[in-house]
Amino acid sequence: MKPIQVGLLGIGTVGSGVFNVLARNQEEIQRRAGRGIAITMVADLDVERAKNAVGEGVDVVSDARAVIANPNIDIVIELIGGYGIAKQLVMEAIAAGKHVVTANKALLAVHGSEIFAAASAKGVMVAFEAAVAGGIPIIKALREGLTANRIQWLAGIINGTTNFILSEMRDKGLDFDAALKDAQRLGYAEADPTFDIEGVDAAHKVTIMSAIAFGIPVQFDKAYIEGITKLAAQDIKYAEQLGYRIKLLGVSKRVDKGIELRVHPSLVPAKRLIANVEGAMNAVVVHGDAVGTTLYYGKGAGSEPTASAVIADLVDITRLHTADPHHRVPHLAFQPGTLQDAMGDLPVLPMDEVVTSYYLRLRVADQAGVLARVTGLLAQHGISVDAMLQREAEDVGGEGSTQTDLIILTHDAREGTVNAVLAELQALPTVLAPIVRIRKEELN
Ligand SMILES: NC(=O)C1=CN([C@@H]2O[C@H](COP(=O)(O)OP(=O)(O)OC[C@H]3O[C@@H](n4cnc5c(N)ncnc54)[C@H](O)[C@@H]3O)[C@@H](O)[C@H]2O)C=CC1
Ligand SMILES: N[C@@H](CC=O)C(=O)O
Ligand code: NA
Repeated sequence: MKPIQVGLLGIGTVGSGVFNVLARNQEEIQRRAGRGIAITMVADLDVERAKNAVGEGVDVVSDARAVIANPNIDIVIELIGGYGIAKQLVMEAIAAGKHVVTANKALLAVHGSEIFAAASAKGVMVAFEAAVAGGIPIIKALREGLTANRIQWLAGIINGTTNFILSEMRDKGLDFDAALKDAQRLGYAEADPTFDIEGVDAAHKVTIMSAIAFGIPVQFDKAYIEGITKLAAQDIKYAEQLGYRIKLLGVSKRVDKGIELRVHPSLVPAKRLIANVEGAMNAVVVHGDAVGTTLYYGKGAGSEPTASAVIADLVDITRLHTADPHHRVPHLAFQPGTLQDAMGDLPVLPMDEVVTSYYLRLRVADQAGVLARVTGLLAQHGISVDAMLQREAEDVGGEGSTQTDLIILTHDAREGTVNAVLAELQALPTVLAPIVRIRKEELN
């Protein structure tokens, strides 16, 4: 049988990895897929670089639409990125009856509903394993391996760039900007790295996982997002003294009233495996009612790890493209007509409704009665204290200073209630600087 023909749109970090791995492991991949898989056409704005990357025998063009228009191409891989031209090309490829493979989480988190609906109507597949946690087969695990479960929660380190930055800052004492530059040089960061450091990329990924885990539409606009740019080295140090590591987590939980969907720095107990995930590595913890807690770990960014996921999708499509579309695995794991209405049973909850525990740091005047006032206000709002540290304020004189840091770990509380008490605490004349609040996840 002739190889299935693939057109590649964008041959940058991930695209070149796909081309190289497919060439290197061609024979084994063919034995698995039952048929050869050949990239016969590549489009990239930088035609010269693309030609150098693929060598002879592949048609290289600058116009991506020429790939879509080629009737011999069965599968289009979109590796350009972003919501702009990439969206147009994916929609045009679907309309032309091509299957699509993409690593573009931004596109799917924002426009996934429209894209999956168009693909289902046309009877083609849109595969996106590379879009979440790079090379880790988390989409496959959530969509197929855990299909027996009522999934209760998932949480993950799903942005390699920020985990790399936090590790470099902690282990090598690098400053934030130097660590970010290294992440960019290593090909981990997004074209616009603010997507990484402000938590947007992680929010794209947790939005996609949440849809698959709970059978809800992709709703990026409802995600709560906070990145790592405001994290202070001091809090990383205090968290360690309390037995925690700080990680940027994407969290989604099923609770009585709906679904929590959030990205923010989180304290995680240092003894958890996920607390020890370092550098650009990713890890996702998924808790299902039958299976219990499961952990998926691996490289979440970089050329060949991400290519590994793209090629797995190519193999799936090669095996399944002649099957009756109704017999394929649904894009979001649940049959399209059975997704929970976003306004109905399983709404994504506003952040005020989220219940979790907290790390609070208050810079206060070192005077009698201040601690009692702070804990008294917390108690009035029904927030109970789990642990507390008091430390000299090193940056304003250390020992003998008239200021001190109070570090408080709370038990579970409603975010809205915590906001109210923080506003009251902040207004006290003895609270001398903006209060730091970091959420805490036990993940057990
Ligand atoms: N780099 C990584 O580790 C990972 C990236 N991703 C996603 O994979 C996608 C690609 O990322 P990278 O390879 O890192 O990006 P990249 O910037 O290295 O590559 C993009 C390529 O697309 C080309 N391009 C741009 N506009 C084009 C157009 N209109 N027509 C044809 N070619 C065009 C560029 O010249 C470039 O070669 C993005 O959606 C990204 O979010 C997903 C997982 C990991
Ligand atoms: N910029 C992303 C790349 C993979 O999705 C990251 O750092 O994880
Ligand atoms: Na993946």
